[in-house]
Amino acid sequence: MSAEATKPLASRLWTFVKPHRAGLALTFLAYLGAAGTEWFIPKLTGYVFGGGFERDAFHLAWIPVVLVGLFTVRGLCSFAGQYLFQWTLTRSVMDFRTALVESLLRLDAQVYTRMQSGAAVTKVVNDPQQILWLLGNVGMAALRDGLPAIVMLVFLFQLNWRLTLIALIVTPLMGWLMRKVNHRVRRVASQAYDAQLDLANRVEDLARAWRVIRQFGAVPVERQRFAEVAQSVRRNSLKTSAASALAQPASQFVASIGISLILVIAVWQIRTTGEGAKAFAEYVTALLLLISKLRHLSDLSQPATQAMVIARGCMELMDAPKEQDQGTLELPGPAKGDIELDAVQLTYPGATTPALDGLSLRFAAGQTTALVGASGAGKSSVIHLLLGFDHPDAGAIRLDGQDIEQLTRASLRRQFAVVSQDIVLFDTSVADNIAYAQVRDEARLEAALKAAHLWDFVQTLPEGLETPIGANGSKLSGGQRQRVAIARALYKDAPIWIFDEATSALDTESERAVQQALEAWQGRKTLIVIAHRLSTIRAADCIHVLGNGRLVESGSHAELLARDGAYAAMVRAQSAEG
Ligand SMILES: Nc1ncnc2c1ncn2[C@@H]1O[C@H](COP(=O)(O)OP(=O)(O)OP(=O)(O)O)[C@@H](O)[C@H]1O
Repeated sequence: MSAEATKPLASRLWTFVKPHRAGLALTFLAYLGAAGTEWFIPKLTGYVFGGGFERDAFHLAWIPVVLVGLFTVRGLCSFAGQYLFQWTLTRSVMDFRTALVESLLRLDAQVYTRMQSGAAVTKVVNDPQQILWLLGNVGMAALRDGLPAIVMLVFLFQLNWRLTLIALIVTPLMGWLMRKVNHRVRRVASQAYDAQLDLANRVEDLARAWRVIRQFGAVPVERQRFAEVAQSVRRNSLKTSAASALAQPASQFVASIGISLILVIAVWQIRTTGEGAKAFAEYVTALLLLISKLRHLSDLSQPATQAMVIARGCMELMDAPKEQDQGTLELPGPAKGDIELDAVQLTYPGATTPALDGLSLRFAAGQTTALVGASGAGKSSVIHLLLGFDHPDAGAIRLDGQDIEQLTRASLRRQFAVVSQDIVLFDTSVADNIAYAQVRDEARLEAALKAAHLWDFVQTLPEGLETPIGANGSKLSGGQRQRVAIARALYKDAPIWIFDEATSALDTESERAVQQALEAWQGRKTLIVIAHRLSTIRAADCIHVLGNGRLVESGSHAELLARDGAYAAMVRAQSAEG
C-alpha cells in the first residue's frame, strides 16, 4: 500500500484542492464582502428613515448613489464568489480526474480482468465532480452558519457563562447520537453507491451489447434486469435519506434537554431571587438563535458523509495494485528477436490448475513459429507473458539471452507488434489508429495500408485517411477492422510480430494479400502466429503444439505429420470438418 493510501480521506482530497487554495480564499473573501453589504443595507435604510439625510439636499442625492453602489458591490461580490468557487472546483476536479486516469492507465493486468468499465467511467467522470461539489457546498454552508454560531456562543458565555456551561453538558450526548446516526448513514450510503455502480455497469452493457440484445429478443429481459438494479438504487437512496433525516430530530431532542435544564434553573433563580427576568429573556433568545444555526449545521452531515463514501470508491481505484516495472535494463535498439521460454510456470490467481506447466520452447529469431493447441491450452498466456502483462511464477523467459524481467516494460514492449483476437480500435481517424502513439509519416502510412490491403478502401472514404472510424471501429466491417489492426502492427515495424488469430475475419482474397505481406517480411522479423486454422501456418518454420499448458510436440508441418501425433490428429480433424 502506498504511503498516500494510509492518509485520512479528507487530507487526500485536500491534495487536489490545495494547489488552488488561493481561489478558495478569494471565494471566502467575496462571500464575506457580499455578507458585509447585506449588513449595510438595513443600516442605511434605518439611517435614512431616522432622519439622517433630512437637513441637506446634497446628502439626499447620495441615497440612490450609495444604495445602487451597495447593490452593485453585493452583485459583484456574489458573482465573484460563485465564479471563484467554480474556478477552484473545476480545477480541483480536473486534477482529481487526472490522478484517477493516471492510476487507471497503470493498473496491474489482473485488476483489469476484475474491473467493469461502467464503474471505471463513473469513478473518473462523475465522482470527482460530485465529491468536491458536495464538500464545497458543505464547507460554504458551514462557514455561513458556523461563524455566526461561534459568535453567538461567545455572546452567550458573556451573558451567563454558568448557564452556558450547563447547556454544553449535553454536548457529549449530542456527539454520541450524531456518531450513531452518521454510522448508519455511511453504511446505507455505501450500499447506495455500490448500487449506483451496478446501474452504470448495466447501462454500459446495454449500450455495448445492443445487437446481441435485439438479436435474442432480450429487450424485455434487459428492461426487467435494469428495473431490478434501478429499484435497488432507489431503495438505497431512500434509506440514505431516511437515515440522514434522523439527524435533525435526534439533535433537536438533545437540544431540548439542554433548553429544559436552563429553563428550570433560570425560572428557579428568578423565583428565589426575583431578579434577572429581562437578562434571561435575552439569553434564551440568543440560545434559540444558536440552536437554529446548529440545526442547519447538523443538516450538513449527510452530504459530507455521502461525499466521503463516494471518495472511498474513488480511492479504491487510485490504490488498486499498479503494474510493477522492476526491470532496469533498456535494450539499445531493436532486438534480434530470439525468444526462449525455460520451464515457465504460471497459475492465475484463484485458479486451481496452472495455465502453463513447466513450459520450455523457443521462437527463433527471423523465423515464423506457430503456436497451436486446443482452446485453453495456454497460447494467449504465453503471449501475455512475452509482453510482460503477467509474470511467470517460476522459470524464465529470455529475449536475445536476456531475462525479460530485467528489461523495463517499455523497452520490452517496443520489440513487439501485436494483432490479437480482440481488436481494439480508437474513436479517431483511420490515420490516427494506424500511426497510434507514433510519429506520423505519410509514406509509412501508405505502405502499411497497402500491405494490409486497405489502401483502395481508404480512398473511397469521404475524408480519406482522416475519416473517423467510430467507437471501436464501429463504422467498419469485421474484416476492415482486422485490417486496420494489421496495418497498425505493420506501421509499428517492431522486430517481433505476434499474430493471434489475426486473419480469422478476412475474406480469402484479403487473407492471401496479408499472408503475402507477412511472407515478404519472413526471415527479417520474428513472427509468432497463433492459429486455429492450421492451413494458415503450414509454411511456418516451426510449429509448437500445446496441451494443458505443456509442450506436446514441435516440428515443421511435414515433420509433425510424419510423426502422426497430436498435430496430425488436429489436421485430420480439420480436413474432415472441411
Ligand atoms: N485472467 C485469468 N484468470 C484466470 N484464469 C485465466 C485467465 N486467463 C486465462 N485463464 C485460464 O488459463 C488457461 C489458458 O488460457 P489461455 O487464454 O492462455 O488459452 P488459449 O490457448 O489462448 O485459449 P484460446 O485458444 O481459447 O484463446 C485457461 O484454462 C483459462 O481459463
